[in-house]
Amino acid sequence: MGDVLELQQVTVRRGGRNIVDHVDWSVSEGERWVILGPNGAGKTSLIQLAGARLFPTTGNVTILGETVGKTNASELHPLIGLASSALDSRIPGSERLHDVVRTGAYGVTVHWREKYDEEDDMRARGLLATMGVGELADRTFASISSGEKKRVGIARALMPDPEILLLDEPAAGLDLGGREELMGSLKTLAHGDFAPSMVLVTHHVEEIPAGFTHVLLIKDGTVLDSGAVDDVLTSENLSDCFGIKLDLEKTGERYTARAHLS
Ligand SMILES: Nc1ncnc2c1ncn2[C@@H]1O[C@H](COP(=O)(O)OP(=O)(O)OP(=O)(O)O)[C@@H](O)[C@H]1O
Repeated sequence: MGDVLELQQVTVRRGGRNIVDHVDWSVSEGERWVILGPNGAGKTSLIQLAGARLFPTTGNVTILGETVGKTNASELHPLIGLASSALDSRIPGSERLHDVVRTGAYGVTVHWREKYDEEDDMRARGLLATMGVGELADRTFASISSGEKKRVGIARALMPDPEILLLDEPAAGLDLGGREELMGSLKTLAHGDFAPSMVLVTHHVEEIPAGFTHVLLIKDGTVLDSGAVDDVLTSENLSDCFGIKLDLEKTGERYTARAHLS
């Protein structure tokens, strides 16, 4: 059994259909998972389930030993760091980056009357530096680029020192240089001594950072395959998942995929 996250026969039903369909999935401590699949496959729904932000219609979700629905989800939230564009869009543009990260300790998006000590300040600045945006700490959220926003969002998600870090399409919208720099930061994070268990959602094999250990392939709400990266990430599986014949190549710890030329 996964000691971090366990989904047992989990179904989410919306609009008369199963958008997550009888999913079994287990994440153990120290594993770093990629959820890969086409548009509408159910990736965001899975990450929302993993973050106790969405409840299953049927089946069981267990996070850090607590069964969702039988425990107070708001007590689980500080243990789960979540970075997503949806969360970024709730941060006021006038908020300074230092506060954007500090407020992550309380799971709020606007600095109000929370109390922070010197250790919190140092941690926020340290996390911004780890994500390569330390020199921007006093800038406002509205004044930074979309790539920088992604980095700040991850620093914010790390602020409460979570047991699990969930990243919903962290490289979406980044240019090639921005994506590769982010891949480098995530590789460093993944190899860190105190790295949390991680789950990253993407549509693209090029956005799988080095150091990620497992892949869950999803299509139409159903798991096609899941397990160690090298076992699951094959041209055949990828072609099946995206509905087009693809050739997968591995260079070092990174992947690329192209349409198969016949
Ligand atoms: N509240 C809802 N009511 C009806 N359908 C929904 C609802 N929420 C999500 N869906 C549908 O469920 C499916 C899975 O959505 P989800 O956002 O999890 O997919 P995704 O794999 O993250 O997609 P994308 O890659 O495009 O972001 C989609 O077809 C979506 O339209």
